Amino acid sequence: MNELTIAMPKGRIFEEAYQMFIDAGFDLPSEIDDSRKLIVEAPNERIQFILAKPMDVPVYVEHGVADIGIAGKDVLLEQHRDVHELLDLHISNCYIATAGLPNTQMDDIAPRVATKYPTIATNFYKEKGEQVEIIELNGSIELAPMIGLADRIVDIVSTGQTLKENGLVEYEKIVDISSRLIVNPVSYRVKNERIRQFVAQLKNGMNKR
Ligand SMILES: Nc1ncnc2c1ncn2[C@@H]1O[C@H](COP(=O)(O)OP(=O)(O)OP(=O)(O)O)[C@@H](O)[C@H]1O
Ligand SMILES: O=P(O)(O)OC[C@H]1O[C@H](OP(=O)(O)OP(=O)(O)O)[C@H](O)[C@@H]1O
Repeated sequence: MNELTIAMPKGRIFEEAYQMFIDAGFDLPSEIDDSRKLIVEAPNERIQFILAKPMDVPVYVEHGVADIGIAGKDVLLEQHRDVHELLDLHISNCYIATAGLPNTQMDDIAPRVATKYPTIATNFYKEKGEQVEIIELNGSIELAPMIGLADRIVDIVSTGQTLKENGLVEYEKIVDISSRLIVNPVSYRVKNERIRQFVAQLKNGMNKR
């Protein structure tokens, strides 16, 4: 019988998160890494992993079908889900910034900002007292200023390579991002001892890195 269900994001966080579990001594099946299965059991740990889209991890945790999840702080800031943030895992580090074509001003009358983070972008410009039109995209955000869809983008920057290769420059840094361990509030109460034990083992592995 599984004691914990953990929602793991597929994609770039997965590799680092998986390695973090291995370093902390969790006995995980190798198939979690290289199959198309979406639910993978780690019977020796009594843990079940569900493999989800990064943006969906907080949804599974909020609804309690996963007790624990790993999510980027970007996703947590964007969605405001009813989940507790337990631990900064210090993986998938990056930041959110505004960017655009070099030496360009924001259009005075109707500045347009393309992003897949409409809440973060809206809050940022609201705090600056600037009214903007948000254009929501799902990826390849850097295209928007290049083809005249927007004056600015609000997007993730890590190495800066994507901006550079597309002739864009960063204007303002908004917030640092890393992946966080999140937990369902009811699970945290009901399975408190098991979850604390799980977190302690994970922290122990992180400290040895
Ligand atoms: N270039 C990057 N470097 C480091 N971390 C990043 C980078 N881009 C995104 N991240 C972090 O990794 C998380 C997942 O990003 P990833 O690119 O795997 O998925 P996605 O773009 O949200 O979804 P998908 O590509 O599956 O539609 C983000 O929420 C963010 O926290
Ligand atoms: O500073 P860099 O190291 O170049 O990384 C930044 C890029 O990484 C992310 O894109 P992703 O690869 O997730 O593709 P996407 O356009 O589909 O979001 C982000 O949206 C930037 O485009």
